[in-house]
This record gives sequence, structure tokens and C-alpha cells, in this order.
Amino acid sequence: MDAVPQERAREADRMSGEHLQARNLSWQAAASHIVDDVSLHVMRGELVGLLGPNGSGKSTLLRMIYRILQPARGSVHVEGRDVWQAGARDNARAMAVLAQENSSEFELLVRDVVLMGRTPHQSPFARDSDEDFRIVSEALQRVDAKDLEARMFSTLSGGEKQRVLMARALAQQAPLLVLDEPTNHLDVRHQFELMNLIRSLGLTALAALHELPLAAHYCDRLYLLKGGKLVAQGTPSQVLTPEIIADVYSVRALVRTSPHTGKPLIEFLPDELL
Ligand SMILES: Nc1ncnc2c1ncn2[C@@H]1O[C@H](COP(=O)(O)OP(=O)(O)OP(=O)(O)O)[C@@H](O)[C@H]1O
Repeated sequence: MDAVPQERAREADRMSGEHLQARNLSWQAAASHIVDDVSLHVMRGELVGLLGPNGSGKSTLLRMIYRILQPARGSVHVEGRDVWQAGARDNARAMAVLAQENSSEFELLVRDVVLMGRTPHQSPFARDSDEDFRIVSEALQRVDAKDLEARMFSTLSGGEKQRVLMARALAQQAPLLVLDEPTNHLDVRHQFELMNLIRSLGLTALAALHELPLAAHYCDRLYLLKGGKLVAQGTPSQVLTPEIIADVYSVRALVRTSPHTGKPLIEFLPDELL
């Protein structure tokens, strides 16, 4: 795109409050469509959930958004800037990622793994500053992992690793978080703590999630994928209906409104698999 239309697109996104805009993204492997013409947006400050069964294309879609996988078609803009035209450093300042394929075998101390999040803010060859160490320490505290900072990352449990990688994303201090199954490996308390944390930060976030009750409780809006296509979008009450859950997950569910929160409460009836 030339400079003038791109500047206009950036201004339009800024005006509309859209922080992340993915348009018509497609990706295929061999002859099959893994992600097929999916568009989504996340408004500034929103927490948006990306749902779908195993293999529905969530990670592939996120990987195009966080610029690991070049889309076959479509575009991704963050604050109006095309991520494929921006440099890696600019992208890292704009978007922090908690990916599924993070190396879980870093031979590094936990503190040093989290310090990696500071790289986009440092000049080449600069030493870590006191401010970097303060931010790392605060990020570890926020994910309840301060006591792990002197441990080797490779010796942590799955849930501890996940929390440390979340701390690394927080230490990056980017205004947009893209999270691929952030609650993976976490026990129920740490699941709630992590989702509360994401909410409380007031950042913009897009998260692939498997736990429908968590998505119903925490997300402002949801996108639901099936076979690489977007099949539903809207508020949790609009998306998490028994009909849609049956169609997409082939599981029978009852959905009612919580008298405490006004949000959907989902009860699965696994003996009645469709
Ligand atoms: N490089 C590739 N080559 C071939 N097939 C691929 C490739 N990458 C992904 N796929 C296939 O695309 C489909 C979507 O994968 P993806 O990881 O995006 O799904 P997902 O919704 O994140 O799944 P899960 O919930 O299991 O993590 C899967 O069937 C996967 O096997």
C-alpha cells in the first residue's frame, strides 16, 4: 500500500478505537484451508476471546497476527500500522505474545527469561538497567512467581513455566497482548488469577481459549472458529448458546444467566455427546 492510503487507514483505525484489525486472513497447507477468510478486530481496552475446537485454526490465525506466519491473503494492522511492514522491534513494542510453541527448555534462570521481555526497549549491547530489573521483579510478582526467579526455567512445572512466560510478556510493556491458550497447564486458582490480571491491566488482549466458562466470564466479545472459518461472533451471551455449542463442539450444554454476574453459566452434559 502506498504511504497516503496507509496513513489514511491508520487514521481511520485510530478514530474508530480499533487497536487490532485483521482483515480477510487466509492460510492453507497443501490443498486444505486451515484459516479461511477470517476478519476480526479488537477495540482498545477490550479482552476478546478466540474459541474453537482442536484443529479449528486458532493458533494459525494468531500466528499470522503476531507475524510468525505470512498470510496467504489478508492483512493485520496494529494501531493502524501493517505488522508485516513494521520492523521487529516496533512490533515487539506494540504487541507482546504468549505463544504455544514457546521453548520450554530454556537453559536460563527464570529472571533471565523474563528479562528477555525488555529487549525491545534496550539499545543494542546495552546492559540491563535497574529499571529493567524492577520491571522484571514486578512482572514476576504479578503472576505469583517471584519465588521462582533464581530457578532454572527448565526445572519448572508446566504451570510455573506458563506463569513465567506471562511475566516475560508483561515485562515487555506492550499495550496489546496476544495470548495462545494462556491458561494452559494452570490450576483453577491460577486460571482465575491470570484472567483477573489480564482484565486488571486495562490492556487490549486477544486470547485463544479452550475453557468456555472462563471465556464467558472474562471476555467482552468472542470469535468462534470451526474448520478455519468464523462461525459466530458477538458477546458471550450471543455466542455461547446451546445451539452454537452443539453445532461447533458436538456437546450438549445448558446455558443460563448467572444471578451473581449476569454472565452465561455453562453446564455441559457430556453423557449426551451428539
Ligand atoms: N504447517 C502445517 N502443515 C499442515 N497442517 C497444518 C500446519 N499447521 C497447522 N496445520 C493444521 O491446521 C489445523 C489447525 O491447526 P491450529 O494449530 O491452528 O488449530 P488450533 O485451533 O489452535 O488447535 P488446538 O486447539 O488443538 O491447539 C490442524 O488440523 C493442524 O494440523
